[in-house]
Amino acid sequence: MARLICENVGKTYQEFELKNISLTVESGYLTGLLGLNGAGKSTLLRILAGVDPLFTGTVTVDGTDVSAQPAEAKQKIGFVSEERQFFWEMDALENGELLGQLYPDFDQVQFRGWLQGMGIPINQPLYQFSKGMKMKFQLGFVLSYHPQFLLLDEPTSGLDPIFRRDFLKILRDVMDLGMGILMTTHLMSDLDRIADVIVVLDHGEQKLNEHSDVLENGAGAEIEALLTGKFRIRDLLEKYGETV
Ligand SMILES: Nc1ncnc2c1ncn2[C@@H]1O[C@H](COP(=O)(O)OP(=O)(O)OP(=O)(O)O)[C@@H](O)[C@H]1O
Repeated sequence: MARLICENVGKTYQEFELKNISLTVESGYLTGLLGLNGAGKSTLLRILAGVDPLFTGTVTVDGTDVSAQPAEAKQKIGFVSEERQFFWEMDALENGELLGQLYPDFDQVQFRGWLQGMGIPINQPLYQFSKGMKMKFQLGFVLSYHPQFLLLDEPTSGLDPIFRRDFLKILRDVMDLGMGILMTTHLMSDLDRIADVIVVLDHGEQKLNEHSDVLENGAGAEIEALLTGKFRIRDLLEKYGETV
């Protein structure tokens, strides 16, 4: 079984510090990364994806060190984020043809299949896409080079409710194929249905890293030391302000 392992990862900005984050994402499972705005979720994801090389600690993807072998590690990771850059003046297929060359395993036929399956126009410039369309396009792009792990930054934001449901179904299907997923979201209801493990970040600190069934069934004493109050997912929902 492949693992993405993050050990004691830290990073300091002038006004913010990400402190000693340790977590493991296993193939076939989904880890949900939850936290308020500014908690450090995107900062952590960029580090794990190999996009930000300036950090302390270690990140390995199926045994490949992200710092020592960044190019190799990137082949194993599908990073989906609003921050990613594409050729916005070009259409989806042109982007696939150009950027797909960076990934030896990129399959143009599958890419076209994902786009068509998700209802993404293949001949329209990307700058004309809505937020949700851009997210679908990105998901189709990364799935087409068969990464071992998906790192998804707020993937459901901007998606309509029907596609959000379809999107979560796609994630379940790719997990069945053995991909491991780390996903940030503000919508705890997404995690409630699909996450195996929940990690909570608060002001750059890791407050919780637990299997979601433990959260559902009530937490042990060591978790109580981490977060005050109750730990059921519904309670976390309230703590983090989402209306269910
Ligand atoms: N390039 C940067 N330079 C300085 N500070 C930064 C930089 N990028 C992020 N930060 C700061 O790091 C902190 C964490 O930001 P980050 O984007 O990781 O949070 P987040 O949990 O993803 O938030 P959101 O849910 O709003 O996306 C914030 O205080 C932010 O201002």
